[in-house]
Amino acid sequence: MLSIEAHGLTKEFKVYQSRPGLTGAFRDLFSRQYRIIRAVDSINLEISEGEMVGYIGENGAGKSTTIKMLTGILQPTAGQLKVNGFDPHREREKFVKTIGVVFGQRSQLWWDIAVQESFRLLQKVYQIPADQYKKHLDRMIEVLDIGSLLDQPVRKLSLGQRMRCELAASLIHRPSLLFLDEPTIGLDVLVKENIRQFLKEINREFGTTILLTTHDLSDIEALCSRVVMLDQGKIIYDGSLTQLRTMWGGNKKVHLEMEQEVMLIDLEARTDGLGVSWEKRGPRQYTAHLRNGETTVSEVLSRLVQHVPIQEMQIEEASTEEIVRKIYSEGMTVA
Ligand SMILES: Nc1ncnc2c1ncn2[C@@H]1O[C@H](COP(=O)(O)OP(=O)(O)OP(=O)(O)O)[C@@H](O)[C@H]1O
Repeated sequence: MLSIEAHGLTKEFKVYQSRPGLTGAFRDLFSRQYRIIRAVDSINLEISEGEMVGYIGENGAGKSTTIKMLTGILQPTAGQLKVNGFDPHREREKFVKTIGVVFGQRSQLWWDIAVQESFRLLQKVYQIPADQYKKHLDRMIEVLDIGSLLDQPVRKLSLGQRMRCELAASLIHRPSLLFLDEPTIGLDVLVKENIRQFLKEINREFGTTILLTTHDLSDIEALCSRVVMLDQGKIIYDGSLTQLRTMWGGNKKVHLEMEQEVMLIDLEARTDGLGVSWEKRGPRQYTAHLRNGETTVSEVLSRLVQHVPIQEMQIEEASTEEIVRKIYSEGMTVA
């Protein structure tokens, strides 16, 4: 079943412009000039239950506006939208019980009261039966390791501690779909890793669908096999991270250090027909330049290992960050 189904989803904003000077201000009183910004431009998006999808784009690409429509905060200007089988804006009351939302920059917990009191309030809001609430919350407390934080007011927590509590709060009612907006922003490496492990676990255990918006591509690499890329309100890529790397990653280099000197001609002969060219960098150091899409590292190595003793190996390839930056600066032409 589909968790998210959007067709031709569009959101336009009317932005009023002021005319300069006193006369301009006076004229604005009677007729205001405006322009239309199309923040989300007719996007089609289908996300199946249990998928973990990364939603990325530069500042102003339209990510937040999409998430606001998907969570029912904003009403679309045009298009069809069903999330968990509901129209998020029109059927908001029933719909919100089926989703969880974590915005890294904003808190859903009450600032001055103890974390566990916030949890209890949420239990009331979502009308969760006591036994179910306790069982599920105990599990969250254990996995997120927040037992010692429960009696502290939120304002006294560090960012990492607060984020772990935010995650528990967003999942208290066992939503089948979780929206995460920059969930690891400002966190140190260890806390980031804990949160990623936790997200993988709830996805595996409960089949929770996760839509993750982030500028931190290492979050996407760790969690999402699918990535949707947005540019000026339009989806410019929707596919696997692996495919993105293969198509736009450019050529790979494999640096090898052999146990003894090898003839360049010998390496060329052994990897003949594979789409690889060789360079000698030192007495025993060589670099294989693999042409994108024509061969793989394992193919090249399998031709060598039996015959040439390799001592050290290092693979050099473009990082996801570099690839995405390249796509945004050069456009979506296949390299
Ligand atoms: N309430 C609004 N009124 C007018 N314009 C808006 C409004 N909200 C967003 N926009 C405009 O819509 C476009 C998309 O904004 P949006 O916040 O969705 O982008 P984003 O991808 O989330 O960016 P960021 O990564 O900076 O959060 C921008 O040009 C923004 O200025």
